[in-house]
Amino acid sequence: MTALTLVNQDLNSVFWQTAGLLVAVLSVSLLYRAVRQINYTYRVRQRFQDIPCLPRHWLWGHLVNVGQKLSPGINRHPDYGFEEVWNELGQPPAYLVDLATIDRPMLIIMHPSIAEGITQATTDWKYSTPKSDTVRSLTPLVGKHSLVVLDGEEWKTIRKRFNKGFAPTHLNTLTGLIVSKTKIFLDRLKKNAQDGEVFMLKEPASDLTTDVITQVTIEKDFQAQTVPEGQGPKSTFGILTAIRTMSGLVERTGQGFDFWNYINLARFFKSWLYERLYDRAILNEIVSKLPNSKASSDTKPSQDAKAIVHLSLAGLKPTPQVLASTVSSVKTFLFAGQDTTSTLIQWMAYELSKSYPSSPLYSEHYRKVREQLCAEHDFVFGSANPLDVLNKMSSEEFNMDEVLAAKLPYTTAFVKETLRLHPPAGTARLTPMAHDSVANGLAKPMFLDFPAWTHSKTGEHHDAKKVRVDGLRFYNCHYLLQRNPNVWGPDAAIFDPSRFLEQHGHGIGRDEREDETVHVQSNGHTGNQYPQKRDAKELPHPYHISLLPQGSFRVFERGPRTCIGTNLAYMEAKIVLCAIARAFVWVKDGPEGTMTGHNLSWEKRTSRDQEQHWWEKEVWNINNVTSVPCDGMKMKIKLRGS
Ligand code: HEM
Repeated sequence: MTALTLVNQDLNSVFWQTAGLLVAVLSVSLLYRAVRQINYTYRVRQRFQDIPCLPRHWLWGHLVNVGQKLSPGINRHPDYGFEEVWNELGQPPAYLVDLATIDRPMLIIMHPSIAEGITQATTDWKYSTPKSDTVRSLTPLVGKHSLVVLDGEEWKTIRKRFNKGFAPTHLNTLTGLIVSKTKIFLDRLKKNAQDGEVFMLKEPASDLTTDVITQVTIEKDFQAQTVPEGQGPKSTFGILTAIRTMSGLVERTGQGFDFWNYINLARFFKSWLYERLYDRAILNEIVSKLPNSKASSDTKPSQDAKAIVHLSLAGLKPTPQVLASTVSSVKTFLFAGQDTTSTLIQWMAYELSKSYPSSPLYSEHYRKVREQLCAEHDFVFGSANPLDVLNKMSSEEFNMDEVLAAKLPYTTAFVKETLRLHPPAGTARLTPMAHDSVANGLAKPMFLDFPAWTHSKTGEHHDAKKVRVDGLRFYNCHYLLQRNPNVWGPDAAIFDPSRFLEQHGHGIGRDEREDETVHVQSNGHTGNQYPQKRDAKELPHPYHISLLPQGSFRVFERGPRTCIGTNLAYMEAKIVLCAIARAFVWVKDGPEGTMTGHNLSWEKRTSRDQEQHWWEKEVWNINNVTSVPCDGMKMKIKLRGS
């Protein structure tokens, strides 16, 4: 036997020994995981028995019976699937979706008092229940140091840096800028009106919100509204293309595990590439505007610096860590401030379209809503030329801050009512199971108060009770919560801004005002017995916001993690609504324009027969990280009076 053969034999036996060891380690590890998973599934099945839910399969839980309603194959937002389950269960205040074997169980929340329980600060959770781990899918889009994904003190430090930039006092200095950007938006709409063609409102609306958010955060004008597709920031490697591409690549949560997407290498590469391009472009913008690019503690924003990001850097050394968290924050604002506000603008136009006889949903009620809105605009801006509103707003003698804050109550109520029926987001939170060890110690059991409720089909009454919920993911489903007839009354599906008007016809102008109103729940209203209509005669709506349980309107969420961009979004929406309500006749492109195979098959699945629902679902929402109208809100418009 040669020395070479001996060496080969030795290598062979080392190879087989190592391979054997690896197989053994792998098998033990797989076995360990399987046992852990079985144990976990067993514990989940034993727990949460007192939460309403569809029948649970011993192995699959709700993976099949709920999973098929959430399938990405049905081209719709998972909220519609949750709605079907909710109706099947008789509209409880919350219900369980048990995904154990492959994922955590979820609590889908449709009642404000339970939603409050997870979003307000408690002794255990100083800044409210932590965010769900599902938000991690947003990391490439918003960065690791994003307000959206962080929790605890790390989150608080960053939030503090940016609060002042989004405070009304600072935002008021930006009104002129928002108005000037809205002028370009209006010009584009005028052109659409002249062309008379069907167009997707999403395009001009998203370009407007992009221009606004980039200007207010980094004082950079990318001219999204005027740069043609494929050029400058909209070219293949341009920053605006990067933002859109990154949004498109984010994994959609709530619709099951997409295996092909998971192993799609091209997606990984694209995401990796655009993330780098995007980060670098933003960093350059931030650094180029630093008053003193050499790190020094006396770094101050220049006198006229208006960019929120520069305010946030005041007094801070621009160290790599500070810059990294700033890039992340800018990415967060660009993501959070675009689609949400654009979607709001699209639904406002949709609600206006219902007030014209061309809409199958037309009724006297919707016409009166529009007339009241337009009467307010006539009063504030004059009735001579509705297309001149934005010029009026930018004229020196016009006190725009006062107008926005106090003179547009019906406009404010209209915006809120749009957000009630068409919320673009929600919130997902998580608490570990009590005995699971977590980074900051051992999690405690968590309980939530479930209000009493009555089964909507059988009439069976369920008493109020405390329910143990640690180990669950929570989803405050704004879409269902804000349409819940057990909270908002039997006409919850009807668009009616008077729900938000004060008794003398004044809108609840300040966004926090709901907190100051009387809340019936503390006076004994529970579950889906309708609230006692105290003072209802003096109020413009029997289910007025001031009579409802606290937190019934929560489109920007509540508690410490409330949306930082709330005031900015209201400002933009009110300016846009003043510009468009009287200027155009809005016609939603009809069924033939939006009807697709998906829609038909979905309609067959759900047995909806009401005319109203049928039409509403012509523009249902899809899951594009936030909820967005499926057809880009196809519209046809005419100049009013033309
Ligand atoms: C109609 C418009 C908008 C709606 C409906 C909306 C809604 C929300 C909701 C529901 C949350 C809570 C999310 C969660 O808990 O997971 C949130 C958080 C947030 N929003 Fe908005 N938003 C809007 C506009 C904006 C704008 C214009 C900005 C601009 C910067 C913005 C920035 C943020 C940020 C940074 C957070 C995270 C806050 C934190 O955790 O500290 N949003 N928003």
